[in-house]
Amino acid sequence: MEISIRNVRKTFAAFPALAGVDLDIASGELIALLGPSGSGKTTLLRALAGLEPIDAGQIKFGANDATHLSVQERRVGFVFQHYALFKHMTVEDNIGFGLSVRKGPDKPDKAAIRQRAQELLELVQLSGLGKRYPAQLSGGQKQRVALARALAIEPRVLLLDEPFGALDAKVRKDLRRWLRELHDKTGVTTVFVTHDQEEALELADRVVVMNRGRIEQVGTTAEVYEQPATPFVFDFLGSVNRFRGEVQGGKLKINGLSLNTDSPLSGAVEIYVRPHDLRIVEDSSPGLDARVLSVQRTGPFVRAGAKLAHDGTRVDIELSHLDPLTAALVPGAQLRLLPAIYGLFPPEGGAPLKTLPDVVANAVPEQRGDRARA
Ligand SMILES: Nc1ncnc2c1ncn2[C@@H]1O[C@H](COP(=O)(O)OP(=O)(O)OP(=O)(O)O)[C@@H](O)[C@H]1O
Repeated sequence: MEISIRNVRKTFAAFPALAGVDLDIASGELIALLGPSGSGKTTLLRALAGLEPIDAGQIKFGANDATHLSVQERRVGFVFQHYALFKHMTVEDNIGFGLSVRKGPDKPDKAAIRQRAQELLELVQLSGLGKRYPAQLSGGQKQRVALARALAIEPRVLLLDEPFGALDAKVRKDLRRWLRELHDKTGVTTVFVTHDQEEALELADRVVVMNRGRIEQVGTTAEVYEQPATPFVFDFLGSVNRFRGEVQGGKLKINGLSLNTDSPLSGAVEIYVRPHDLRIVEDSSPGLDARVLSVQRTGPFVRAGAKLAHDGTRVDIELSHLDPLTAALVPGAQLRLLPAIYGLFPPEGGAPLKTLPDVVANAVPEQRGDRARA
């Protein structure tokens, strides 16, 4: 079932939780709503479910206007972080609940409900646990039962609000993979809320990055990570170094370093570079001089804090622990750094970009000959 969201607004006591949201979700897509706390993710999910009436705008399920339909009429399945199962019911009865309360000719008989619950237990890989009570399950198993319960009504849309948020990191990771496989089997259009960028990037077909009730960018994992549309998206999807430079006649100048660029910007710019995209180059190559301040080994990475010689800006560098260049990361060492992949944005407070920023892959420093011509 495809979903179309048009100019949806919701204000709580003068606070705009949704400040005009437009989004199209294709049938069978797995979409992640990603953003910091308070950015409006849950409000948007609740609006889709029919749990939160909206002030303005339209929500369509397929060709039908669903804006004013009730939760039941929308036929959505949802799972929340603390979506408690019914404690006094067995797992099997919990899963069958949505079908057992149906009224009229749509209500399946008891045997059919039991049969459906068994199928779903198999799907969520909990066969054999149907007679248990929720208290006899682990956190991860409870959330899988909650998913089976949401799927029992054959929802047109599945809405998940941080369903694994309360679980520990390892279980979370396993369930994430499992959810992706489950989605591929069922093909139900799914909207998933998370504030965990890794979770969103690993799980979703497309990621919707939200900030202050608005959508900053919608794109595939590769698009939002490699072509972040705004400084906010760049910053939110991983760590970032920021420093100043200037664009003049197709050249990006950072102190003495000159890089070729086709950025539409001119004048002062902010350069955004991820720590692993700051390459350590030989002393004879063009680059920015820096001094290492501190070095830290974190799992498979070596991270160093350094200071740019020309203006004292602090930057972080990240290398794989297998990289022979880690030998150069010693406190006090002098390094030459080249921003290999970077984004250019107007300086803070400047006019926002109208087009996608120029995220440069494999920046080429201006060679001597170029400089002579310039
Ligand atoms: N019922 C409500 N009454 C008043 N304000 C609300 C209500 N629900 C949400 N808000 C406010 O609307 C804003 C958006 O909230 P929402 O829960 O959608 O954010 P979120 O992105 O899901 O955050 P989190 O990751 O913390 O759950 C917040 O500032 C929140 O305080």
